[in-house]
Amino acid sequence: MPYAIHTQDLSFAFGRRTVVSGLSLHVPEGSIYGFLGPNGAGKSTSIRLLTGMLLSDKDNIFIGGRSLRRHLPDIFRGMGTLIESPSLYAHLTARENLRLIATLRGLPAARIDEVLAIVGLRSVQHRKVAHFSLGMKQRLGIGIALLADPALLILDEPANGLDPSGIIEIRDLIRHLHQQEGKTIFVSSHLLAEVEKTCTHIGIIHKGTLRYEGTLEQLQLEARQGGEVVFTIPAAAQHLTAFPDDWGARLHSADEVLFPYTGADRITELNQRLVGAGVPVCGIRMQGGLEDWFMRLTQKDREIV
Ligand SMILES: Nc1ncnc2c1ncn2[C@@H]1O[C@H](COP(=O)(O)OP(=O)(O)OP(=O)(O)O)[C@@H](O)[C@H]1O
Repeated sequence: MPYAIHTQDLSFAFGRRTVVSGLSLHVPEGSIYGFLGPNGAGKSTSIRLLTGMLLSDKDNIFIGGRSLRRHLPDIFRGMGTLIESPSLYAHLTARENLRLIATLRGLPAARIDEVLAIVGLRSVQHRKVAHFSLGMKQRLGIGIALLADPALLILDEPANGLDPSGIIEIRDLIRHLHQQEGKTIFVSSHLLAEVEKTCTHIGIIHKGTLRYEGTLEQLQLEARQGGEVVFTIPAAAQHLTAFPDDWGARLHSADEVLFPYTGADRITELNQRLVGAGVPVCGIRMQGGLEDWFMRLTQKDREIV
């Protein structure tokens, strides 16, 4: 499979302190890859390595199959980045900011209109950036990253500090860039819920090492294992005998029975069996899913330190 980003055993230390260790990322072309980890996990440092702001001393970062080290600075042509807050000229309008960058980089002015439309800033293009909300500034920052029409976008916590509507706008923009503009997007976040809503693939970093990498579907499946299924049944105690003996079912509350999740088929089978036996099942839910799994994963060795 072609990778938009591939790293092999990437490590980085600030002085004696290793903050990224043995990181092997596989970001498929055409994916929205969520790079997830709690604060201080090493996301920004990794992104600074991927974008050449920090230099790895080994030849272990590949962008579109090409070595970053060996193709500097040419390799950045195919990559648009938004690292933390964008550097914008507050006294200029959105359009003027884009025009300035386009001129400096020798990019066609015709692209400015396209970019303004993509990031949804056409109606405010003549407004000074000083009067923009943080969400609008982030969208303009993404617009600047899009000027050269790169195949790959690398966004470092683009929704950080935004209000709920700003977060939704960035989420919608990321989906649009993926679906309509065909971009591969590598986006970091410390919020599982955010990553779950937009990403096709996930890499989880904690304490500088990659703890998980796979598709969102695989992750959800894995997280469900170890979760529990809760059946809501009024006066549940009197129906406990209807559950198979070896399924580990137990009373969770007066009207809830709980048993370990071992697959979706089992839930269907059990539900059919209970309803067939006249048990009044009025709800089925999962307990302990991705959220619990992520908390366990990222808190496990926090206690040791
Ligand atoms: N310039 C630096 N010098 C020394 N240590 C640094 C430097 N930059 C980051 N660190 C340390 O490296 C570790 C990883 O930081 P990094 O910013 O990469 O994490 P992060 O996952 O992006 O977290 P956050 O979301 O809080 O930015 C942290 O412990 C941080 O204190």
